[in-house]
Amino acid sequence: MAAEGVRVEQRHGKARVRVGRVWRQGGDGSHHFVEWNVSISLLSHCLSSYHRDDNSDIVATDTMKNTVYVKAKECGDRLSVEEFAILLGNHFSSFYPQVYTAIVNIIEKPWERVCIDGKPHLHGFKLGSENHTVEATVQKSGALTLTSGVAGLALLKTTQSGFEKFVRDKYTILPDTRERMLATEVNASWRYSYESVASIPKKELYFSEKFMEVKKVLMDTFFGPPETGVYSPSVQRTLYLMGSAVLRRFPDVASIHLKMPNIHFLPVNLSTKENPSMVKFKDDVYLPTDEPHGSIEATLSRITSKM
Ligand SMILES: O=c1[nH]c(=O)c2[nH]c(=O)[nH]c2[nH]1
Repeated sequence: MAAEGVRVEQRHGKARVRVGRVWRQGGDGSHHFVEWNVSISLLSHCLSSYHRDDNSDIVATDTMKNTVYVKAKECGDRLSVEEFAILLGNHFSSFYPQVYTAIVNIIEKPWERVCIDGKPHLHGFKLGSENHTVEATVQKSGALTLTSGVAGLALLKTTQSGFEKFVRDKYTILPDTRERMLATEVNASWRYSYESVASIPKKELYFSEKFMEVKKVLMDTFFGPPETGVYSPSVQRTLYLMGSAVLRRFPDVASIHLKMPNIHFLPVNLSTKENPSMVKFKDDVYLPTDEPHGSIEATLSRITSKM
């Protein structure tokens, strides 16, 4: 809507609402625990709050924050972070007449059950490394887009990687190699093909299981078999193989975005005039770096023939 010649496109929400939830329902006395960081953004008809001093259509962001805790309390059974995001999105877009779209982002911390003396602990957890992310967008109609992801999956292999026959010009120094370290921190997000809240699988913890499986396919493809590995001719090629393996394996994944920085481990060579080979690099001593790093990303989806 335009007033006084000014168009307003707006949204509002609450960011970074932190909640921990324990379920003490295991028959064996085991507890389950999740920690979520929830961000909510609502698209709603509340232009009068921008155009005039009229807040009568605003859903207070404080109320959104409270809702996260109320809904966490109401979830008496364990559920996946995806289900919780959809549940919240569904609530906001259906409960308030003026809200037409709810976008819910959640980051789940990787709390993992510890093993003590080889036995899973009933109520002890330790923090792992990579986060599980989700974005659920729910329309008032029940239309859904659901994207899950893994963030900060740091992977490294000490061999079976090279980079050669690239563009060589007057600014190029990098030599061709078939022997280098390959290190990255994978950020992946994949969109599921479910297009409505009603159509998501009813199976308990379906998306939690998928998350583990997708992560496994990504890692298996990156590393190859344990004894032999698999040769990577470039980050680009490895990224492509990882993404296409996910599309091949999971029919309900419609597309996947992969961001894989090439984190460089530089060969160390040290010399003086007196000692020209103080340290001579033989694929053994490296200088680890954070920056600069190569930045390589791509989105992969299936080509569907239009018949
Ligand atoms: O796998 C790689 N891809 C590149 O695009 C690139 N560029 C570069 O300098 N090293 C590498 N390695």
